[in-house]
This record gives sequence, C-alpha cells and structure tokens, in this order.
Amino acid sequence: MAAPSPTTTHHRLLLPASTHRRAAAALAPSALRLPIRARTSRICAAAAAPAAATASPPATAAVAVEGKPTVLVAEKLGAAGLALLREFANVDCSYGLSPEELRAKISLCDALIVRSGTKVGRDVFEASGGRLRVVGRAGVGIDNVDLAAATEHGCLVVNAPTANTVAAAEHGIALLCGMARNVAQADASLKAGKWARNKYVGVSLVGKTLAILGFGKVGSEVARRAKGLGMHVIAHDPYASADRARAIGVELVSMEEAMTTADFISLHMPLTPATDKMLNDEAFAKMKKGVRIINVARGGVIDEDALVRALDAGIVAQAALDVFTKEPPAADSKLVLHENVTVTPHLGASTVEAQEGVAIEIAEAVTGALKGELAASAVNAPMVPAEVLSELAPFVVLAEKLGRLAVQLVAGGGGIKSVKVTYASARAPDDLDTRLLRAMITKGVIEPISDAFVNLVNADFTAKQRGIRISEERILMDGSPETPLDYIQVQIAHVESKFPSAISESGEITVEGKVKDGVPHLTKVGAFEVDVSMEGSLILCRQVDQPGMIGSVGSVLGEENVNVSFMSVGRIAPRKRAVMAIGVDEEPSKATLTKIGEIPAIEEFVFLKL
Ligand SMILES: NC(=O)c1ccc[n+]([C@@H]2O[C@H](COP(=O)([O-])OP(=O)(O)OC[C@H]3O[C@@H](n4cnc5c(N)ncnc54)[C@H](O)[C@@H]3O)[C@@H](O)[C@H]2O)c1
Ligand SMILES: O=C(O)[C@H](O)COP(=O)(O)O
Repeated sequence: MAAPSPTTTHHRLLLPASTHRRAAAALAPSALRLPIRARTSRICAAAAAPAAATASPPATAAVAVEGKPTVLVAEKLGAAGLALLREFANVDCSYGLSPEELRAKISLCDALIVRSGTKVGRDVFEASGGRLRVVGRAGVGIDNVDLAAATEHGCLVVNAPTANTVAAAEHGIALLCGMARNVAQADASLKAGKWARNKYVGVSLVGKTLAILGFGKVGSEVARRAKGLGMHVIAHDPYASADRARAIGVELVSMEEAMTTADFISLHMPLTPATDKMLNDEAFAKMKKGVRIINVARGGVIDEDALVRALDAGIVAQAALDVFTKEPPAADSKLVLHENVTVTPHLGASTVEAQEGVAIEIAEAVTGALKGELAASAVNAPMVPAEVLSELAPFVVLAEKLGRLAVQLVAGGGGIKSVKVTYASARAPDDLDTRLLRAMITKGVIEPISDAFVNLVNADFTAKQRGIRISEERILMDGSPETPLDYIQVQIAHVESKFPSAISESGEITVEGKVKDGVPHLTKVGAFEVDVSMEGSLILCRQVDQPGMIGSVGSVLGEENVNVSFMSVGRIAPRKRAVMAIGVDEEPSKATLTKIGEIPAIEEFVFLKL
C-alpha cells in the first residue's frame, strides 16, 4: 500500500438528480428515520370528498388509527393524493385554519401539507413540540415556509417541484396573449353593454423581444411557447446553463440587457432575499418605454408601489399579474384596480391536471419521508441517491457508533469544540458522498451528551449551535475503489479522556473503525490496534501484557452471566502495555465492573455503550 496522501474536502448540501425511493426505504438507516410519535388526534373522515377550494373543516370526524402517523392537510389537495396519504396515515383535512387553530392542532401531527396560502412560520414549529417531522409544500414556491426554523427543529421540508410547471407556463402565456390583446378589459366592456372596437387595439407578439427573468422549469417552458409565437426570447438567470438556453434557442443576457431591450418581461424566479423587490424604481427607470410585464412568480419580486408609479408614468404600458405581495390583495389596491393591469387570483398552478399531479407528487414525498426515505424533493436536507445509500449503509452505522464511542471517552463529556473525521478510501474525493456519514457522526457525538434529537436535517445546525466544529479529511488509499471506504477515524481534540490510552500520540481521542462482512468493527483506540465488532456494549481495559488476562476478565464477566461476544488485544510490544477490547451482550453490573478494575494488571478501564 502506498503512503496515504491526505486531501481535504469541504462538503456542501447538494440535491441529486434522482433517487429511487423504494430502495432507499429498505436501506435507510433507522437512525435517520423520522420518528413517528404517539398519536391521539381525531381525524376527518369526510376528507375524501374533494370540497370547494377553501372549505371549512369537514363536519364528520373519526378517531385516528393508533400506530399510524397523522398528516394535517391544511389546503385543498387533489383526491388521488389524499387517497395515497390515507393508505399510510391518518389524514386530517382542515382547510382555512386560522394561525391560532393551526398552532393548536400541529402538536398532534407528524406531517403538514400546505399550498401557498398557509404561512408555516417559526411559531408553527415551536407549537409542534417536536412532533412535526415533515412539511409538504404542494407546489414549488417555499417562501411561505420558514426553512431555517424547520431545519432547526429537524423537520424535513419537501415540495412538489415539477407537476405544476406546465400549468404555470401556460398561465404565463395566457396572461401574455390576453394582455397584448386586452382580452379581460374588452370582455368586461362588452358585458357592460359597450362595443368599443377602437379602444381595445392590441399589440402584436411576433418579432417582439421577451425577456424571461428566472430561466428555470417554468421560465424555460414559457420560452419554448413564446418561440412558437414567433417572439425573440432572451433570458437572465445567474445560475442557468448556457447550453440549456441555447438548446431552446434562447440567449442568456445580463440583467441590464434584459431590462433595456425587452418589449415584454416575464418573471419566473423564486422569492428570496436576493429577488425581493427586484423590479423596483431603479429597474423600471431602465426599461423601454411601453414595456409590458407578466408575473406568475411571486408578488414580492416586484415593488408594487414602484410598478404603479411606472404604469402612471407610461414606462410600463401594461402588467398582467397572477401573484401579489399580500394575498389576497387589499380590495382598494391601486395596482389591482389600475386600468392597464390584468389580474388573476394566483391561478398559475390551478389546472385539474396540475392539481392532481401536485397532490400525488407531494403525497409520495410526504409518505416517503415519514417512512424514513430520503425524499428527492427535500428542500432542507442533503439528498443521497438510493444506490449510494445502499453502498454506504454499513458505513453509516459505523460512523454513528464511532461518534458515540468517541464522545463517551471524553472525561465529563462536555467541552468538545472540534471533531475531526478522516475517511480513508481508494475513491476519488468527488466519488464519495460523505454527507450522510458526517451527519451520523454528528448524531453519535451529540446525542449522548444532550437531549437533542439529531437527524440528517439538523445535524450541521445542531453541531454549530453547540459550538462543535466537524471537519472532514480524505486519505487517498491505493487499492480497489469498489469498496467506498477502507476506514473511518474520529478524533476529538483538546479534551481529557476517561480512558487516557484512547489519546493518540498527536493528543486527540482517536477511534477508528472498518466494515467487515457488513458489520462495523472497532479497529483502533488511541495507538492500539484492536478488532472488535461494534454490537452491544464494550469494555476497554489497559493492562500490562501478560498471560491469563483474557481468562481473568472473562471469568469475572462469566460469574455474572455476561456473555462476551468478542475479545481482542492490541499491544505496542510483547509484555508491554496492551489494550483489551471486550464486546459484551449484556450490561455488567457496577460490582462486576469494579471487580474488573481490581484485577491487579489492569491499569485503566471504561465501559461504553455503542
Ligand atoms: N403562479 C403560480 O401559481 C406559480 C406556479 C409555479 C411556480 N410559481 C413560482 O415560480 C417560481 C419558479 O418556479 P420554477 O418551477 O421554474 O422554479 P425553478 O427553481 O425551476 O426556477 C427558478 C429559476 O430562477 C432562477 N433565479 C434565482 N435567482 C434569480 C435571480 N436573482 N435572477 C434571475 N433568476 C434567478 C434560478 O436559477 C432558477 O433557474 C417558483 O419559485 C414559484 O414562486 C408560481
Ligand atoms: O409555487 C407554486 O407552486 C405556485 O405558486 C402554486 O401555488 P398554489 O399551490 O398555492 O397554487
């Protein structure tokens, strides 16, 4: 084996293209499953009947089935999605809850499903008392969910990112065409008994420049359709791929160019701190006089007062808006009532097809997450494809056990500031996804010393909150890259150990492990090489290496009927110091442990729960 060459990698949370949920379910380590707690809520049996868009909670109620998770559906969801949810969970459809009613109910729910009409703020996560494990957003935009609060509470947020794309794009095109030809205004005028053919002369689309801001799923579908209408389409999106744009025949341009050259501007970016009021006085001032704006993204991306000013000044000739900063907008909203503005009440995703699709997409994501699968549409957790998960499963168990073991070796358990994890692997650094391993080591380190519940969602947050820095290092080994990892080492620096032999020459508590035949093994403690399967509990003894030690300890344990599963001795040199690792199936009594400590050659010992 060549000398290992250390490489350091920094890991960010990334979303993969896909994941096979069923395989993941079978393999997801139980420690990562989202726990389902005791349930006592009452559920609405009438939920099956798809009622009016926002109905009051159905009148009929049935007692929730014990042992099943409870899913609160707070906004109307398609029947196929509800049917899927009911196969697995108690479903409580309570539409139109006030914030107080939502807070009152949420502590009885394992999952909550909303559309854009329900604000899921920090207050909701706090009121859940830790029971809420999943928030499903039946749609794309997650600006109504406080992601930071969800993450802090270990609550997974999933959305339905694809099922309403076409509906939103079609609505954008409907608004574009309707606005250009004054369809809404002309319709209202004719119904009011007028025949105003001269008043509603429109503008043509062919040959005009359409700037798309936000060239994601909806933006690119709008682009395709606008190309079909003969428009010249440009797009601004700092994160979009030029190749994808080129494939659709769209030129990616700067924000400046989009602002100054467009005849029509269609908005398709999410509402984030960076896009908040992106179209403001300054932006309108740059636009071509007579520009027309379409917004099916979020109201907040436009400074609505600035838009009214731009309309009044004639900079913006017309606007067609599906979304508003406050929904519903005030009845006397100048913007909504403006004669050059066409409005719809957030209907972008509202087609029969899209709503059925979204309902199924979110029901699958929520039930998958409640089953412990790593949902493909998770918004606040790293996603690991099923094949990677399958490969890593035994290493994930090893990682948690090493973290749990290392922290129990710290004298007093507290004061941990930094944990260093080293992954030794023959794989290239970018061919090994360590996010799961890192989360599980964090879980192993934090849970024994606190009452925190740590999962994949909140591992990084919880570590940071406790001032624990988890750093990762890669050692590139020679050998076959078929096995993802050769060993994992966990080190805790700047602490004292209750088992001083666990401190390596460089001064850190050090434990190392490998997976052998699918079973995690402890292979090193401090400088001592051992080999003990990490099941049950473990006794570590440091002794003078001499004959009869295994027998002495074994017989003390035997007297109390404690079954020894594994024994391994690691020594520096014959007849010098040795560390004996003893795996036990049962927890020995204090008296038995005291007897072990009294064996003359034993200099240190510690009992550890794995
Ligand atoms: N009106 C509706 O009913 C309706 C329906 C669906 C989606 N939406 C809204 O549309 C948004 C887009 O949906 P999507 O499915 O296309 O999402 P998406 O994530 O596929 O696309 C969003 C795009 O915006 C880009 N973006 C981010 N910041 C930007 C910035 N500062 N400037 C320009 N582009 C930026 C991203 O890079 C991404 O490509 C959603 O977030 C949602 O708010 C509304
Ligand atoms: O972000 C979305 O998916 C759309 O805005 C749709 O929202 P809705 O689910 O409230 O219709």
